[in-house]
Parts: sequence; structure tokens; C-alpha cells
Amino acid sequence: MSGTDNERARKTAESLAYSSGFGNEHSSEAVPGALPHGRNSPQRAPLGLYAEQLSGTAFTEPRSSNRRSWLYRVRPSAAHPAFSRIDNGALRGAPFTEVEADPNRLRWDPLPEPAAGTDFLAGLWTLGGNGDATQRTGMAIHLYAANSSMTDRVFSDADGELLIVPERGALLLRTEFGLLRAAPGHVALIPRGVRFRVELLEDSARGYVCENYGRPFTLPDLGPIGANGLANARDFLAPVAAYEDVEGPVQVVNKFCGNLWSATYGHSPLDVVAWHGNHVPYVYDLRRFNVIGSISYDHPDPSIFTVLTSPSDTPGLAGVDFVVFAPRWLVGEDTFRPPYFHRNVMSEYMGLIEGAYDAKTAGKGGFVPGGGSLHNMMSAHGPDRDTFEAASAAELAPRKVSDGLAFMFETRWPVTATAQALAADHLQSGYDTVWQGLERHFRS
Ligand SMILES: O=C(O)Cc1cc(O)ccc1O
Ligand SMILES: [Fe+2]
Repeated sequence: MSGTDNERARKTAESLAYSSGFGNEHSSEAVPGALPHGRNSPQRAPLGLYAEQLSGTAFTEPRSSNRRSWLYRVRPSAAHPAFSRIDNGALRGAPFTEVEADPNRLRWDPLPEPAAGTDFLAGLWTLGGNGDATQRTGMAIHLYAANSSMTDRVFSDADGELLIVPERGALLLRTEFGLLRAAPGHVALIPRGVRFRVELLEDSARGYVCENYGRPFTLPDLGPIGANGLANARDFLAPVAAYEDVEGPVQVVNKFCGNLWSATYGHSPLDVVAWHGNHVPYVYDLRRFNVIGSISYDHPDPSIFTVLTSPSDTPGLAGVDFVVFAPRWLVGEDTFRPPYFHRNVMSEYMGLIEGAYDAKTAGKGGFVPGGGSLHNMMSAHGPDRDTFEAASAAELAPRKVSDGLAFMFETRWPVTATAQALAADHLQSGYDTVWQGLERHFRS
């Protein structure tokens, strides 16, 4: 991508307007009068636009979890040519059956630099996942590395919503609902089925994607925490309507039941002039997260750091939780302060957006930004040897953990890695050794 394109995208991204709130009925019109009032589907939609409903949940789901939006667009989405299969590149989908699920603790370095001209879609690389896209259960973990903007093509995912976690390089997301800027430290969510294009605001971009096949991410209940805290609803930002009036070939790539399908439209489908609803994309700045923790003793379970949760039919059991380890004060008295040793029925994939994570040694060969670790169901893990020794001996003055931003995709089902993830050069060897040398101290 040329510097001029970068510059143009950067200029656009500088002055974006947003509509704030989570799960509320947003509405926006790029042209005054484009949004009908008093009804969703008038006999003739305003300004000659076509009205279209986009349903992210079944019509009949409870009001509290129902997601749908009404779009008023230049052309109806239905007017398109047939889709045909294209190569999946390094994208894989659920069910993950290429290799057997592996109980070993695994850790990866960042993805290698992509070939020149790799855009976000071409740069997606699947690490693993669970469930079944056709059953709308489970999740996939992807990473991306790109050095080019998507041009003349858009992407949409019928299989699930995409939670994009940039680690390097800000992105401009042009969606059917308008524009979002997502930089490292932000997360962006593209709901199921929403078409979007990713432009780079810097020369290259890298990050993580949680593809959630299950119920849409929502805010966790707060229970005794009260009415405020963790991720506050008003910090979620939806775009305002912005449409492209582009006639000419645009490739529309649709991920459907694990595979990529493509059709060439004669116009851009990002042609929505007005919309309203709650099935909308959004960005959230993780630094806005109101971190709550222990002010007496013991290290709380990391569920206290849940930003978003995809509930299952079992209360409290998430298909996948998105959890952030943001800067915070540690003040626990007589407490082993880093994450404890544990074995978890849930499976944990962790990534690092910047700095270091308080349970792991940083630096080359360690847990580094852009890398990731997988601690599958019931696999024993926790602080590495050096962290354990330092934290066991540390003087317990109040201390700010301020040098990192880590996150976790925590899922109810074991994560099966892809063949490429297990064969990758950037899979670290000898991860187990970080727990070697934890000697016995007990003497009977
Ligand atoms: O590092 C991990 O494994 C994640 C994690 C963090 C924490 O604060 C407590 C438990 C836990 O699994
Ligand atoms: Fe853990």
C-alpha cells in the first residue's frame, strides 16, 4: 500500500464520530431524511433507498438478547451474483479435526512477516478452536499479519462475530454501518454477517481475532459489584452511518461454514446510507476497563477481568469469555500476588498486546507481544519458575502493574490446534521448561 493511501486513511480516521453505548438502539443517517420515522419498512423507503433487516439472533429470542438492525441502502443486498469457492489460505474452521486435541502447554512467537501485498483477509492464520460453525457453537482463534489495505474487496463472516485485537498497527474498519478506528489497546467487534474492509493506518498490522460462533458477546452481569465497573457500557463506540457510492467491481468474500466464498458485485456493498438497531459493530478501548481486584488478600479469579462474555445455556458457563489484564495496583497482604498455579476445566488462550504479563518472563523466547499461549482443559500452569521465586520473596508494598496489556480467550471446550499451528516454526519448543526447577521445599 502506498504512503498516500496510508495518509488518506489516517486523515479519515482522525475525525471519526461515534455513537456510544452497548446493546442499545443506535441510529444514524449519513444523509438527512434517510432514516424512516415511525416504522421500519414504509411502502417506499426514504430517498429511494432499499430497507433491509439484518438479524443477528432468531426473530423470537428474548428481548434482552435479541440483536437486529435495519439498514437503508442504495441497493438491496439480495441483488448479487452467485458465490463460488475460493482458496481458504491459512484460515481454518470448526470442527477442528486435522489433528488430535493436545493436552500439552503450547506457546507461540509472533507470526512471521507476511509476503508483500498481504491484506487483513489474506493475512488471517488460524491457530485452533472448538465447536462447530454449522451448529453455531464454539470459537476459533486466528492471528493476522498484514502489510496492505484491502482494496476493492470486502469480507463478511456468516459463521460468527469477529473480535479483533490489534497488537501492532492501527486499523481503519470500513463497515456497512460506518467507520471505526481500532489501534493496539482497542478491540473491535464485527457482528456476524456484517460486511467490512480493513485499511491499514500504518505500514503493517498484526493482531489476534476471536471468531465466536456462539451467542453474541455481551457484557457480564455485575452482581454484587453493583451498577458500574468492569467495562462500562458507555465506552463502547458504534460507528455513524457513512456509505460508499462506488460503481465498479468489488469482490465480496463470505466465510460460510468454514470456507471462503467469493462473488464479484458491480458496486460496493458498503452502501448503507442510514441504519438503526443493536446488531452493530463497535470499538472499545481496553484502557477504559475499570479493573476491580482484591484490596485485602488473595488473588481473585481472572473472571473479575471479563470484558465480554458469550453465554451458553448453562448459567455462568461461557462459550467464550474475553478477559483483559490491564494496568492495576496490587496491594494484597500476605498474598502470592501473580496468577496462581492451577488446572482449569476451561481452556485458556492468552495473547499479549504490549509489555509483559505478570505471570511470565518477558523477552525473547518468553511470552512476547504478538505471541500466544494455549493452556488447554485441565493442563497445569501458572507462574513460571522465575516469577514464582521473585513473587514468593517480594516485599509486599503496594505495587502498580503498569507495564503490560495481556488478554485471554477462555472457552468452555478444549481448543484443538490446526496442523499449521503445530508445525509452525514460530511454535516455541521447550515451553515446559519454564516450570522446571520448581524444587521441593517441604521436608517430612
Ligand atoms: O495466567 C493465566 O493462566 C490466566 C490466569 C490469570 C489469573 O489472574 C488467575 C488465573 C488464571 O488462569
Ligand atoms: Fe490460567
